[in-house]
Amino acid sequence: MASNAPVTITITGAGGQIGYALLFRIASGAMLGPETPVRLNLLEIPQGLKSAEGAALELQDSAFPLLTHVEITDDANAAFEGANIALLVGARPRGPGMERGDLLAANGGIFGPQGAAINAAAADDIRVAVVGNPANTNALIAAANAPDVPRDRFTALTRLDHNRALGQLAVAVEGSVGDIRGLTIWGNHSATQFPDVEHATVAGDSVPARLAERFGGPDAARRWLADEFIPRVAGRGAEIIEVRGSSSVASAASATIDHVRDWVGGTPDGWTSAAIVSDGSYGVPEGLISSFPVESVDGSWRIVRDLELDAFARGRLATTVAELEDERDAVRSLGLI
Ligand SMILES: NC(=O)c1ccc[n+]([C@@H]2O[C@H](COP(=O)([O-])OP(=O)(O)OC[C@H]3O[C@@H](n4cnc5c(N)ncnc54)[C@H](O)[C@@H]3O)[C@@H](O)[C@H]2O)c1
Ligand SMILES: O=C(O)C[C@H](O)C(=O)O
Repeated sequence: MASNAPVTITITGAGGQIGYALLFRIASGAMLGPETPVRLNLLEIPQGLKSAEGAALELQDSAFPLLTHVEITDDANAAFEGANIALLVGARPRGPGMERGDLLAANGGIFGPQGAAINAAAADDIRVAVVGNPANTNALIAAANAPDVPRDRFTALTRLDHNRALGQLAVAVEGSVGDIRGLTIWGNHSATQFPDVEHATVAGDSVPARLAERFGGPDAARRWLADEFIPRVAGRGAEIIEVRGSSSVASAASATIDHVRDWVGGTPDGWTSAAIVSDGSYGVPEGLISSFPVESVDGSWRIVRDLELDAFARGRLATTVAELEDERDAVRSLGLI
């Protein structure tokens, strides 16, 4: 029987697809462990409230011993009241004829007020994970609107990309995902992201060496990485949409659980990937929310330092960072940050 105080978790877009996949895993203890009771605050827009209410009925019917309370609201201040963890999932999808600037502006109208509500109402230890796209820049907008919350509490999800890369790599090296260490997703959660295996190992063996063996030499391995692995991982979201007919849901929810679980509980098995505020490491401009190799130490993400990046890696990183800078400049010119 859990005896700790409940942790309050706010989920925006809780009536949507990812929300539906997230709620039951959180309530089961998959995110914060079997000793931690949870309170769930579900934030929706008025037209999404019924769906969130339906999910809440099913949560009740699941009789999760760790679930102490469920609140459903369309009022952001009420939803973030006392929140220890905020999962910002609800976002404005790109509609027909919508330009990127329109999408950023529409999301500014969501993530700005939500950042302000977090600033006003959340608990002092609030941790925020943004899932709704464009996730990195939405996190930047939310953080800019929460001046009293330390910037490092705002993160965006690239764990799904990390997990996708693990899955692809495990097949290529005929290993197990659980034996792979030292993989990194750099930059934006978008097609420009850079999945980097240069420092990766599988069961202690160098991944680049294993790939060279498999593909017949280091040059062939590098070609496979550039022409197949990187585009497959970076384009996996689009591949899922094409095959499934709708965007990733269960894997996105699972990655969100992984991200928060590791942030709170630590990364004993080595580094993972998360989009966090840059301190200027690896030449990524300070303040951008970019994916890095990260470890969680005492409940905070720390960038893994001093990895060597070759010319190929530096070029890829520069491309994805340039996209993040463009997005930042666009939301700045719209007055959103
Ligand atoms: N970062 C990632 O790895 C990743 C992966 C997959 C999907 N996504 C993104 O996650 C988001 C959600 O995906 P989904 O499949 O659950 O979409 P969905 O359309 O099924 O659900 C979104 C929900 O958000 C709600 N919503 C919209 N505006 C809101 C607001 N201002 N406040 C509260 N709720 C609001 C909607 O009513 C809807 O119920 C999308 O932006 C998608 O692109 C991100
Ligand atoms: O919703 C999308 O556009 C794709 C999503 O971000 C994903 O990576 O699956």
